[in-house]
Amino acid sequence: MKFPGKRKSKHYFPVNARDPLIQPVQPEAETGASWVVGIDQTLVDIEAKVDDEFITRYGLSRGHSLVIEDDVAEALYAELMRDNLITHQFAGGTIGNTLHNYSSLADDRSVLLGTMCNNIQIGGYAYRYLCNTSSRTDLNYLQGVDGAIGRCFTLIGDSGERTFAISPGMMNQLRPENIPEAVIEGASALVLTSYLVRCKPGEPMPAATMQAIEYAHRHHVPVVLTLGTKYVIADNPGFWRDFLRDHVAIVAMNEEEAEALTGISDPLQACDKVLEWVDLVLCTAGPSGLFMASYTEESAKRKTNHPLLPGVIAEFNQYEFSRAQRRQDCQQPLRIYSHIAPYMGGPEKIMNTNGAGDGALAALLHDITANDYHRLNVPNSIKHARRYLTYSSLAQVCKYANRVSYQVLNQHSPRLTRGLPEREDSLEEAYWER
Ligand SMILES: Nc1ncnc2c1ncn2[C@@H]1O[C@H](COP(=O)(O)OP(=O)(O)O)[C@@H](O)[C@H]1O
Ligand SMILES: Nc1nc2c(ncn2[C@@H]2O[C@H](COP(=O)(O)O)[C@@H](O)[C@H]2O)c(=O)[nH]1
Repeated sequence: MKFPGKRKSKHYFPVNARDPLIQPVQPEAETGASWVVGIDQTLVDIEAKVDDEFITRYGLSRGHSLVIEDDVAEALYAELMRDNLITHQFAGGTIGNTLHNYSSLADDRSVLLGTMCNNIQIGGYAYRYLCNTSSRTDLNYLQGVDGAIGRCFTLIGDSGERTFAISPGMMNQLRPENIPEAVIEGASALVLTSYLVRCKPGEPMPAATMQAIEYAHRHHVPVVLTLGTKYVIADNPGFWRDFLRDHVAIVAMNEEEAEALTGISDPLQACDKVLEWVDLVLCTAGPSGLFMASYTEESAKRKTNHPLLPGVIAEFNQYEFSRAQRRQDCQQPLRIYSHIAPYMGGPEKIMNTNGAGDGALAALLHDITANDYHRLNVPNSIKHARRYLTYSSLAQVCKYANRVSYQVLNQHSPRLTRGLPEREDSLEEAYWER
């Protein structure tokens, strides 16, 4: 486990002296001590530049992620090939991206559950998917299928907006009996997307997802849900509010999804609303940066030394130096909030915002897993006197998540090609100290 931020040398295992509180460090087992597990629809992103007429002609809706029938997919693909419109092909899927990015950042294990072709052809989509997934992402629990994985046509329109057309192949064929309870039991988090319930009647993916949630609840593993797109939420906001209340501890969304869920356009106010149902909220807001909200024990709250920020909740970031806790773990829960503007104001030129939000979530997952890893190795540490969800304060997680989003925006693929540069491990150099 590579530690997030500067803690690697500052608070973590001392560099010069052995700390008597530390349990003797055991050689790392093959499978590692801490991991995250997620379910996804295995998808390859096929990116192409098209005009708005193309989007309308194929019955798609701008900015939306829609599932298309096989005959439409074949015609669409043939036209992209004929006119030489395909610019990039990447391994995709919102959770696949998140787990890959988590493994790149933490240099540690994540486990992906989903489907994979039994017969893999060199150069084919499944092959590309596997080749472009971190070697730290454990793919041993994928369920084999006799057919193709999914394709996500990522169509970039005249205005730069992305429209997704999903050709599902056999991506929704994951069955409940292929959800390994032991993998969920030992995980720091179970990561899901709202896309998993968007299936044809009879497809087993929603039942597999519910099975995983049942195991997570049985073993007190926090369930993390990322909201996908505003359209999936807007189809039935009431369903999603109940889903969050009943099953989810942590939600990741952008400001549009937040509005579809709550009816509130102000991201801070929407985060506050969502805290009625979950314990921790990450809300990215494009050029406005990102917000986080959670709970902490009243007596353990820590005051920020950053300037206090105005908003619908006055001086809302007052206790952003506190660490996040699940509401159920607090005797006197206090709501805490934080905000950060885009790192360096954002890259000079953004080619593609694909995966920027998934990147932020990967950073949050890294911080959560680092907390479990530290608790396992230094159980007597003062850091674990209470049950916390994150290793770092809300403010520090914001910095880290924001930095990772910047890295994703600065490249073309939604998947990090490497972890953050070592030199910046402190996240305080350059920009932060200015
Ligand atoms: N136009 C932009 N300028 C600067 N930063 C941006 C811009 N768009 C996104 N970001 C950064 O990327 C993060 C995630 O972006 P966002 O577009 O909200 O995610 P999503 O991909 O989930 O919609 C933001 O919190 C911000 O830090
Ligand atoms: N599992 C699914 N992933 C999907 C679907 N539609 C799109 N996507 C993936 O999202 C990312 C981009 O994420 P974003 O946060 O920037 O919007 C991209 O790589 C797609 O593969 C879907 O239906 N299911």
